[in-house]
Amino acid sequence: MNTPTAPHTPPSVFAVRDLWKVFGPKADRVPGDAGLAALDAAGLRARTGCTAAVRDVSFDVRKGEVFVVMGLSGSGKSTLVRCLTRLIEPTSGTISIDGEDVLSMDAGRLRELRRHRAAMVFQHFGLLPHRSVLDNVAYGLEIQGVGRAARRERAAEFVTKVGLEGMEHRRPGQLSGGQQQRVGLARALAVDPEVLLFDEPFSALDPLIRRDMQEEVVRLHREEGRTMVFITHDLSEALRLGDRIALMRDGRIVQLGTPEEIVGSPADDYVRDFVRDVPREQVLTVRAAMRPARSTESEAGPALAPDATVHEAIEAVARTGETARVVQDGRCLGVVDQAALLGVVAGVAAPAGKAAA
Ligand SMILES: Nc1ncnc2c1ncn2[C@@H]1O[C@H](COP(=O)(O)OP(=O)(O)OP(=O)(O)O)[C@@H](O)[C@H]1O
Repeated sequence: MNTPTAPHTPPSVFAVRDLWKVFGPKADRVPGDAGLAALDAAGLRARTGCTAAVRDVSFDVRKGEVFVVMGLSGSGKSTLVRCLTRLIEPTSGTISIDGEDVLSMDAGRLRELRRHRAAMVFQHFGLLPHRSVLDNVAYGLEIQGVGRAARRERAAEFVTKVGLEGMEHRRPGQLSGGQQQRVGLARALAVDPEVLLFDEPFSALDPLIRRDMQEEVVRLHREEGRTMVFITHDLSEALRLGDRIALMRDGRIVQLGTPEEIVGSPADDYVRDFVRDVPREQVLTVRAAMRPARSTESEAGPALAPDATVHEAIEAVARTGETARVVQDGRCLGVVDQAALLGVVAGVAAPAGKAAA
């Protein structure tokens, strides 16, 4: 893992350590038994009849980030995220939210956790077919015991926020799939949870509506800065939405990093293979191609921000024919030239975050 520990790293909302979830007979003995824990999925099943859906996983979800859990079907994504609020009971390990131990919460505290602090948005939002859009959005507040007038007012605000103004009185059956998902999203947002947990909410949507909803999530996230945990098996969705991505394989996190780190410095052959078809120039930033400025290079040429993509830099360099400067707060951090940029695209440059020699 190569997540930078910048001095301004936000505090953790969830902190997960050494987490295991094993399904099957006498599941508890697996995490503590080095011999069993070392077996692969087939070996463990043959020896014990157990499946280790989550294996010794540790990570933090930081305040205000979109944390994506990505992996192929069966890699353990849903189990992992359900463990966060104990919708699935972990076998071993620790989980805390804002420093509070989740595993020692009683039933009342858990209810409060799931309703107020970390609300889950499912693929099938469970809309109530006989209720209007407005009342569906207000439903979460109703469960919380908010009075009718107050909850309808707040629901109306979120109906507008997700772009369903004018449809307040329709029933879910009178909406498209994408509109129904907006209702579900508005319902989750209206209860104002600290963290929103999304379990593949868009996987049943057609690609255009899906893209639309992804943009909606990005927009809401920008406006509200809410912490989000987002499960997906779709790499392009993960790259588009994630501030950081945990890539899972057979219950383990094989790499945790920013999209740029995952694409630019894959941790192993599995990750490299996973990201092979990603257009690198659209994910990697100019930092991946930057070198120190020589003589007068820091004084001329197009200026780029450090988070400009390689794609943008190639355009700027091609347009001007000059070496581009990477500038932050008026200071030149380094330069990028055409050869280094093309090297990044071809996958032969220095790893992300490191200056080329
Ligand atoms: N209740 C259960 N009992 C036994 N095994 C289970 C149970 N739930 C999940 N598993 C197994 O745990 C592993 C991880 O499943 P999980 O649903 O977490 O994966 P996933 O990555 O979310 O998959 P998908 O993308 O298909 O939803 C799989 O091998 C699955 O068969």
